[in-house]
Amino acid sequence: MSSLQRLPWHPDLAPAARQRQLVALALSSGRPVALWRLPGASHARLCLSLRVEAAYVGLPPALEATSPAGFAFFPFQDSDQNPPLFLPADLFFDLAWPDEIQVSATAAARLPALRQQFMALPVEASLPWHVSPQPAPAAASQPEYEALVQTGVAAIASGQVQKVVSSRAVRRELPAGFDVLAAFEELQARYPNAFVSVVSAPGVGTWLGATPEVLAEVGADGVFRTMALAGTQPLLPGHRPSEAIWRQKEIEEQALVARYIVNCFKQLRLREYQETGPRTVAAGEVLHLRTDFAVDLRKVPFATLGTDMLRLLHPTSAVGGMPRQAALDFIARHEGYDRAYYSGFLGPVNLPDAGVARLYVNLRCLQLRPTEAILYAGTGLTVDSDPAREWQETELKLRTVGAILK
Ligand SMILES: C=C(O[C@H]1C=CC=C(C(=O)O)[C@@H]1O)C(=O)O
Repeated sequence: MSSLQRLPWHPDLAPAARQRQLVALALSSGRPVALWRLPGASHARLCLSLRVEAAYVGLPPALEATSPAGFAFFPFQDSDQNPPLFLPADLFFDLAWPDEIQVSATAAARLPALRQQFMALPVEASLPWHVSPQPAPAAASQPEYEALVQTGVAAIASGQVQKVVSSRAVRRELPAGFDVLAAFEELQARYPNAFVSVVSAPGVGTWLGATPEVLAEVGADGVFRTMALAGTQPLLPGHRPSEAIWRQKEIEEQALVARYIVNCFKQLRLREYQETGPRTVAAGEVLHLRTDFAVDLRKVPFATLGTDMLRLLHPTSAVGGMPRQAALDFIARHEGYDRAYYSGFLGPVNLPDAGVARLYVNLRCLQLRPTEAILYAGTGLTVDSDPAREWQETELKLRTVGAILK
């Protein structure tokens, strides 16, 4: 439940510096913090948790208006190495309203000490971002990735799976003087329609991304939304997305994701959903096919639809495959690295408004380490996949978040 209390807040700092010092407050005391900018929004928001232990929840979040307010950060596959997180909102700061801060009852009780800690931070305090305790994942070479694609195509041809999404990690050195918050700003400026985020938590590390894919949303209008996003091609200079022509392979790949979502509705015996598309959408310099699904929660007797759908959807066939378990088994056996939080999901729940949840698939993201970034990208395979083309597609997708490493 969003029972946050609004307090006037006028530290002698510019708004961006207030945000920076709140991040410093979290990191210097070993606490988790999340920053995000919603698609189309002009300002970033911040959630800081004082209750570190409470953040390791082990379950997907509940999306009802009465559920706790916070920020979800969920891995591709729940494991001891990659625990699901839900950062309880103890301090909430919105750059659109820099003269106020919202606090939970826990934070309200500790306000004098928090104020003191905040004031004691040096100007431009250093930001000791959390680093994952896991080793850096293996990065596949082009021949290795193409061999993985070939194995995937063979699994599809033999009927083991219908579709599988293979992926890889890439290690890139950080440019000298790399500043995470400046990179966060740059991602916001480059990708106004993406969900842009930085999440940093003990045991999890620091993740930065700009994703185009909604996993599950419950809007202020009382509508549940999700989408089937798949199929990829470059946005060519001088062309509009609506001019894109799609091959049969991409059309089928995306149709499978749409069918997966319809199957989730069917499992809940819900028929009253609206389906729009597919149509072509741009995500930075790439184009995708997208079908939107919407359910008006005020018109159906499904009080927990958001929560139920979230639990059925993740991981969707846009990041796993179909049938789901067979595709996940294929990935675990053949992919050769730990996806960790890549292709998991993230986003605010009841924060700041009760009854509004916005969860996105963690794509076009990177994990930060002290001197390098680990970037991630995947491609949906069908029986017609060409290994060299799939490699090129990962290269294209890597450019989205890779743009901040130049
Ligand atoms: C798995 C990724 O993208 C998914 C979302 C859109 C298009 C996709 C595709 O064309 O393969 C993927 O399913 C990724 O960006 O790493």
